[in-house]
Amino acid sequence: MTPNMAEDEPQVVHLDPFNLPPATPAGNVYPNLIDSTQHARNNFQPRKRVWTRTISAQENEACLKRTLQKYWGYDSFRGPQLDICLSVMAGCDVLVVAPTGIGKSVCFQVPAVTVEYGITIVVSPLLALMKDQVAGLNEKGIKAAMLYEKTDEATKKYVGKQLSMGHPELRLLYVTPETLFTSRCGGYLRAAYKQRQLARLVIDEAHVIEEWGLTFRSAYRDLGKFREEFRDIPVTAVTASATEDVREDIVDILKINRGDLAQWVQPFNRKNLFYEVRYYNDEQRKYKVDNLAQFIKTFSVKIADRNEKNDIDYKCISGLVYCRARMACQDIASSLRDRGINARAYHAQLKEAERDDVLEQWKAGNIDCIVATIAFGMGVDAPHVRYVVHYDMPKSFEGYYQETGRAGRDGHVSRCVLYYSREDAANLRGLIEKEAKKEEDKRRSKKTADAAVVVDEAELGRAKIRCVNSFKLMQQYAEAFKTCRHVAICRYFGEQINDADPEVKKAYCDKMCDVCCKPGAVMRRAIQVTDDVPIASQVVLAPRRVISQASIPSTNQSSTIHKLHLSDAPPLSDSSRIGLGEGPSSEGPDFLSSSPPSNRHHPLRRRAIGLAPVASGRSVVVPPSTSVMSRHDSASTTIATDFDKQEATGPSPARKKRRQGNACASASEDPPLAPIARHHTSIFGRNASAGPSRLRAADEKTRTVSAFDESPLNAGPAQKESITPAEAQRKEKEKAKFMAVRPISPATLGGGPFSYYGNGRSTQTQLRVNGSSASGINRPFRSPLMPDPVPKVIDRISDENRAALLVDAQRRHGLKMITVLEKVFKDDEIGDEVWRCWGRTEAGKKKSRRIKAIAQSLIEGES
Ligand SMILES: Nc1ncnc2c1ncn2[C@@H]1O[C@H](COP(=O)(O)OP(=O)(O)OP(=O)(O)O)[C@@H](O)[C@H]1O
Repeated sequence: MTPNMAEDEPQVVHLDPFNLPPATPAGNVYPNLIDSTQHARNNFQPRKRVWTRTISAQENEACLKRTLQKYWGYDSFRGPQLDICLSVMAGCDVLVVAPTGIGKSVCFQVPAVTVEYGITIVVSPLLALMKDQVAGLNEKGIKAAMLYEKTDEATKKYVGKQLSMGHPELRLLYVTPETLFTSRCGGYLRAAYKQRQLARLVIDEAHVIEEWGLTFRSAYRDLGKFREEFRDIPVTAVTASATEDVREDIVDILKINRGDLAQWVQPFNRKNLFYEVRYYNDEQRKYKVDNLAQFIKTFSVKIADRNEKNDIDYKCISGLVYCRARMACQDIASSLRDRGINARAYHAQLKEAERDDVLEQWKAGNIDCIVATIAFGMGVDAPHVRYVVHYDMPKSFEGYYQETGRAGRDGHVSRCVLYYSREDAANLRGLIEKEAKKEEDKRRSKKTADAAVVVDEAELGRAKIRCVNSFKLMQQYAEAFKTCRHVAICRYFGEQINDADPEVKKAYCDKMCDVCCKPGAVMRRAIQVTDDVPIASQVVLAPRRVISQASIPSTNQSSTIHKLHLSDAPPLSDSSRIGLGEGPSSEGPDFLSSSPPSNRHHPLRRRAIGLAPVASGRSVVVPPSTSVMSRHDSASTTIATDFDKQEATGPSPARKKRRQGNACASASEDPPLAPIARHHTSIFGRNASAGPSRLRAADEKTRTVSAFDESPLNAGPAQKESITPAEAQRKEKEKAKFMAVRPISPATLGGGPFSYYGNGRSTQTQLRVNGSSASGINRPFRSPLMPDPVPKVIDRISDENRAALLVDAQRRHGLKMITVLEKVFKDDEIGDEVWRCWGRTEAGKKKSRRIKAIAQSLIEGES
């Protein structure tokens, strides 16, 4: 039986009750619908005693648009949302990878409301996110509920009743993966499935399947079981941060047939975010809170000013500060409160009521700043977050991208600051290794205790390598002071970018990161990191997953699709593009790729090959992308760093041996949590206060930016062979044209989403610190951590104390301010420390002159 026959000439076919297609496209035959309810029967028309699902009049494009307008209040879909919704309505399995804040939720919520039957189950990783979305839907008048470990009995009963009533009024049910596999929830789902009232399974933030599934959320790895039991229920996976490898894993773990998969991958760039790294060393750690408070205060003033000029009316300038530890959240929130910033902590150990209160207050604009762990992150959608600060280094690149993605969701310029020190990175690395080891031991002991538990060693190894790699690349991102931050982020996720071409570069970053804005200053600050703490070693590539026959559901149809996949389905990599698309929507960046299902019997594919109208006119904008970590064939490749390139010209025998040792880490071996390579210490030598010649030397040698392949096209060997540089450059230009920042016209100043501030000046000019380039004694003093030469910044002693000290000293001793300062800096131990932390090296007369300059600027600042 082929879907062709079913559509053209319906016949009675006897199928095994479970031998259903993996989706529920119209035209397919559903022999067991005889048991279904009246509602479902209405929706499935009998043809010669076989039930065939027909797309009802309520399930078309116009209807999707009407739903969007009625419940969401938006006039049109953004970017490819409509195409995705259509794939969903057609019953495809769908994978959407699109940047933070673009509107991925609409891609599964609108079809869930529009489709005439059944309930959509949404698996979501975070409580805050679930509550946020359910509340948002209920506010719109859409019936949605959530089930998690602590759901009260009444709600559980209500959900149970809904799922077994035959025609649930609930349109969406949010569950945690752990709850999904409880026997109670399983019972509900089975009841709904029997009546054909399970419309779809959605995995929100699907990248955590890979990231958390192997550590503390093992339920994520079991999601494939859902597919095994409810075989014909289509699946949607959405995420903002998945490299090509992770996408492959998502598809495998969810047991999605590649032949039925409609995949959408969008460029990762968030042009309205200004990325910045602030470097510090162990000695400067104690000034971090002051620095953070200072940043929040000065930045808030700037933003308030900007809001006023652009008629933006938000109650407060809100932001997020991310810390790793719960205690740190409490401490920093209270330190910020001491410094006059209305901050509250948010982490998993708070009582639920307290967390809800914090979230509510923050959304209402009564709290300026939330200091949170990653318990508050993914998916949280507040339009007016103006800054996101990573007080501690994030564990993974994905985490960094997700968390910074909370900023600027209304499209206005926002700032993302990462505090980075090598000490912190080394600690974190130790932590990651320890966690991985603990998890491994746990799994192994479970295996010994229960012989039935199958531990997939290769999978475990792959995930561990990827986890460590993600951290290493995060560190290299922070250390790289020559690569544009936007470019580096997009490269991590697999985009190929020729940043040597100014047009391409501008399309990604129009002076919207510290490297592009102030390369010199970034380099000067970067050298303050502690030299003798080694940085992460090379990235060891994780071996690719072997797609096993066993991982595919064993129905006849599935195996056909599997074969199709092996022979002619496009791989998940972006290497099979279909030609240039029609162009971006006015609201957001365009899709990197969209691939309709390769199964030629699939409705979308059928449309694509001319059997029916083509579902998606949009497609490729850029040349094939290759993930940094996926650009490999063999299991044991390592990415050559610049350091390696340097070595390749003549490495010492010892180095050669070491490199061979590294390169030999293979798939079958225990994944190497490689010891930190000593030979990768900073090239800046031991003395952090380098002179100009050393800076030049540093520049020439290029410090460890290397893991991001800095070759012109960032292309792997395969691409380099198949694409000529000229062709690649042309494609890059085309992409740049697509992604180009539109010129700011007075009419759009401060306008809606994804527009930029203007006021006749470039964004860069607006963000530029009001510094002076005057030299000599009047040159404003620059603290090493703070770019702003604001008089207040130069003093680590709090404002009140400083004022009190000066007034007191002047009154009691009749001293001038300069004398007081000299006293503080000369005699006082703290003064010496402050002097050093400011990065000052002057002594003697020079120091006196500098102190005079500071005093002068203080007096001017106060007057
Ligand atoms: N078609 C549209 N027109 C205007 N605004 C939209 C549209 N679709 C979605 N939005 C808005 O965009 C914002 C972000 O949406 P959403 O939370 O779904 O983003 P997301 O892509 O899931 O982000 P994340 O990956 O960070 O969770 C929401 O406030 C949403 O209402």
